[in-house]
Amino acid sequence: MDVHDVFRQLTAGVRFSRKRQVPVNNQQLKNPLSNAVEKPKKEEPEKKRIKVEEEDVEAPAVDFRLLDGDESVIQPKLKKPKKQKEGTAAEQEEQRQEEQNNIFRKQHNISVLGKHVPAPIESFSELSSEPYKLLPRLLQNLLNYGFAEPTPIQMQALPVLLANRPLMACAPTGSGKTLAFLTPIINGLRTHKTSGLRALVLAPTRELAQQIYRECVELTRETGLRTHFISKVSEARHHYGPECKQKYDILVSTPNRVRFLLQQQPPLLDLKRIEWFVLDEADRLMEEGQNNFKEQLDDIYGSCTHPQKRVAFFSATYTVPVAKWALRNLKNLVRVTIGVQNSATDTVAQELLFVGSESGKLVAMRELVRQGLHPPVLVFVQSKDRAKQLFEELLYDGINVDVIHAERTQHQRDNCVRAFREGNIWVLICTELMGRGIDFKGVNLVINYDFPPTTISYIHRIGRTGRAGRPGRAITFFTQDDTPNLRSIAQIIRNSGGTVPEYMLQMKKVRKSEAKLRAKKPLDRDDISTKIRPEKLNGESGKSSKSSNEPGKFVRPLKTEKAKKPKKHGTDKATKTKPKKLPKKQIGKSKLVSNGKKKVVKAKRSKV
Ligand SMILES: Nc1ncnc2c1ncn2[C@@H]1O[C@H](COP(=O)(O)OP(=O)(O)OP(=O)(O)O)[C@@H](O)[C@H]1O
Repeated sequence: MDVHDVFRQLTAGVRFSRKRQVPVNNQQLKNPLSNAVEKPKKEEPEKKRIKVEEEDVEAPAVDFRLLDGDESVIQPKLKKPKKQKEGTAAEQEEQRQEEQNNIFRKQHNISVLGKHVPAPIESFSELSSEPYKLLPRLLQNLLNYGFAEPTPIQMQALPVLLANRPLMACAPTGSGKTLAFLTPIINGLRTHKTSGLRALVLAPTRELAQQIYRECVELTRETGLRTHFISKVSEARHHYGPECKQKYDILVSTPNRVRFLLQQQPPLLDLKRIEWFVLDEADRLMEEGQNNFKEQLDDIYGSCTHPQKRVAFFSATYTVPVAKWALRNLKNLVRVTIGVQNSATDTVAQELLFVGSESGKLVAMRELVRQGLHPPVLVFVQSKDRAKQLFEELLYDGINVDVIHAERTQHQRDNCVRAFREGNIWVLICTELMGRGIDFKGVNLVINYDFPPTTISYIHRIGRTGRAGRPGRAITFFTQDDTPNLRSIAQIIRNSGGTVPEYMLQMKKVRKSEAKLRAKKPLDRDDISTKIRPEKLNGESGKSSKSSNEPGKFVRPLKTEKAKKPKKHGTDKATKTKPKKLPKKQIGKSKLVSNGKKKVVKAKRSKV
């Protein structure tokens, strides 16, 4: 009986399958990125390891698998494989830990890019021990908020920044990004120093900068650190000039104020000691052209000459230039994204409402009021002139309304924001100014009275509701003129789990050049005002949006304009009746339903 006979007897009744044959040639061994070799999938480190082993063996590996019963694999005797790089126990433990981190990240929709990204945290209390060792007072301030657990962006961004790594973070609106960058700054600075500013946080609007400042004051409570917000540039000399005794550690501001102070002779700001440079709404701040933020930023960044400064960019949306800049300029960068980049938060129920014409918007607005609004409500329009006009109309209807736009004084803007926060204003009309970052607690509804110029603008505007996991609602009016941008916004709604009619998704894509133009130059819309201006009476078109609240400029018409009935594309029913316009004497008596209760509201006169 020779060897073959013995083998035949031993394996009688057994079938063999040639399951996998890995072709290995010298070329592939030299070039692991060769197309011929299948790329290992990211989430499957186990498979990746097997692949490496396969490539290490010199002869073709053939798995013989018993087809019936036993699943074990019989390895044929092959040439002795080269010594495997098993790795030390520490390395294996590290790999196991990283696999666990990835599972945790997946559970919380956290994606990371970068080398050796620090592990995410599961709870705030973890921050008290190594390797973070958060200042006890800071941890206490953090815990005082009473949040049950960190949000996903906090879970990942906190360890990254506490490890002093540069960060580019993208997380949905209202997901707690502010605490994610303030906590590491405060921990990094630790104690107050009289040497001057060591951290700079920039935001695109004064309102947002002020909000971040308030949060920072809260978080630095009893740590000794001093935070400043530039309220008036005229006062800056006292705060920063050479005669200033009280030095600050953290400055929160807008780029234009900081640059203004840098440009004074002698400069009123010294940024040489800045160790933390943070941009909130980074994509907006790095936009070229509009408001020239990018140019201002270049100057400011150039003045922050500390060799070890940490840089962090935060936003709910990202554009390619920001990512390119970060990759080019920041060594050892970590990129963190929560959910899908540039998507709307899924806690907001979104609707698109066709209102026919511009005048149909006012009808739709009044119908919403008639059905019962649940304040607080934010209403976005595309320009300050339109904001003023809508304000007049709603004021005339007796709604508890105010308006905020760039033409109002700082004092008026501050009062307006405060009144809205305190619940004294129920409906706030605003421009893009309030679109980003502002955290009004419990806004129930956002109305895009004017269609947003871009999807980015849409994401930020509707993100003023549905914050910190709370439910919210957003209604976007559109007319025939808005249809070119409809498709992309319908897609955003679909991506965040909302329903939109199929035809919207099938609409023609707008060319990039046209989309850019639309983003830069808002549509020329018919006036909101139902007052007749002298030129209207003379038969001229009311399309020019240049209007004014100056007394005597408008004349109220005897009859209101006839508007087309709005048609609803969403979950709610279409509006049916055209609401009656209230006579002027009823101002102060009309009713607005708040949380199911009818209330008599007083009309509020604007100072504009
Ligand atoms: N861990 C947490 N748990 C619950 N709520 C939180 C947590 N962290 C922060 N918040 C709250 O969430 C709200 C939104 O936070 P924040 O303003 O920082 O959001 P954001 O991500 O910066 O939003 P935007 O992109 O609109 O600027 C705030 O009211 C904040 O107090």
